[in-house]
Amino acid sequence: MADAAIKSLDETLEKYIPAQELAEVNRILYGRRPKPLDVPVAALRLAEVGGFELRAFTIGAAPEQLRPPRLVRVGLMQNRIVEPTTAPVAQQVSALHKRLASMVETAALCGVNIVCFQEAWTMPFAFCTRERLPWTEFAESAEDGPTTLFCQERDEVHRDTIWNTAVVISNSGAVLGKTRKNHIPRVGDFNESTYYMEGNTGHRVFQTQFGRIAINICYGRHHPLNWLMYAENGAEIVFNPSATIGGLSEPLWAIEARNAAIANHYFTCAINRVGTECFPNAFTSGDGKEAHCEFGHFYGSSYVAAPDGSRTPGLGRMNDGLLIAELDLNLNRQVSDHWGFRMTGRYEMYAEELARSVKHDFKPDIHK
Ligand SMILES: NC(=O)NCCC(=O)O
Repeated sequence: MADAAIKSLDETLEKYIPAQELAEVNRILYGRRPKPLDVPVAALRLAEVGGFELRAFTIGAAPEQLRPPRLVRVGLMQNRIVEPTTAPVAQQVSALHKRLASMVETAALCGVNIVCFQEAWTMPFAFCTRERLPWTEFAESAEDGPTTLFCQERDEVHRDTIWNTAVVISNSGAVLGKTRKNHIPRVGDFNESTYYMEGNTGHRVFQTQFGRIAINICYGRHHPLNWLMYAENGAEIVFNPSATIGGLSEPLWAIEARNAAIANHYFTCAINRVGTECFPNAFTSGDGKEAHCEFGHFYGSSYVAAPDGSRTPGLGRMNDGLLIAELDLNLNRQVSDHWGFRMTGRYEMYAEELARSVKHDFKPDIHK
């Protein structure tokens, strides 16, 4: 079966697993199921006219005596590029701005407090090509570039260094700050190290009116310690804007962000782009095979995972989509009090052992 032929894993399970067994299969696979959340008819209409999927869920927590629920609505957006990769740069960017604006409008109608876009959302994922022009022209200033939302950032203070940066903008419109991609892939056609540097902003957490959020950009999701450090800095929701293809990472996708939510007692929001992007010049994958113009299929499947291991169904693998989730942040502490992973973790011991293991003269502690 072709890489992109399944529309959504959840749909396939629903279609083929007998109804009397489906609930138990879902319980074993996903834990408790989030409840569907009602959205205004006007939002459904906008999604229909705009041709994107709109799904909404609520992940609640047990009522407490001393704390009221801390409800926050997040909106995850996945989309394909709008213009062909050969269109003028400004035209490609403004078409994506326009496309995402209609999805943001829909999210606003649904009472969403925090939205997050996919990685490098203002451009095609051109890093497979290793060509500089025109792709580096998509890099703009995080402070005053036309997008300011997210893309590679051109750091003019540091002589035009390029980073992969997420910009966090508060609900008042002020730039709260920026955070850079810590881990740059060196796998398959993800030739991103040709374009930008490893981030140097650490594991910043941003205090918003709706909770403390952090952004772990794409490949950082393979690094458990990266996720851990956002928790250490107090994150309550960690977004993982991504761009990844079926042939490389799809079996890992449903596990990694969900596991991070479990291990760190916070919510995670995994967002992936959709579609197959075709580039004007063929590139090779350095594997002796034919040069090609397509990167592979970006499979979407964006989802939200909760600290108790539950998760929303994913958006489709083939279509643009907006996934809304209402989260009760009280769940973080409830799960932490129940499982106690932070309390039972032996961080001091790990820190000491890691400090030793990164030294050039380290000898593994193997007893024969
Ligand atoms: N954008 C990005 O870092 N992709 C790397 C591939 C992956 O992590 O699945």
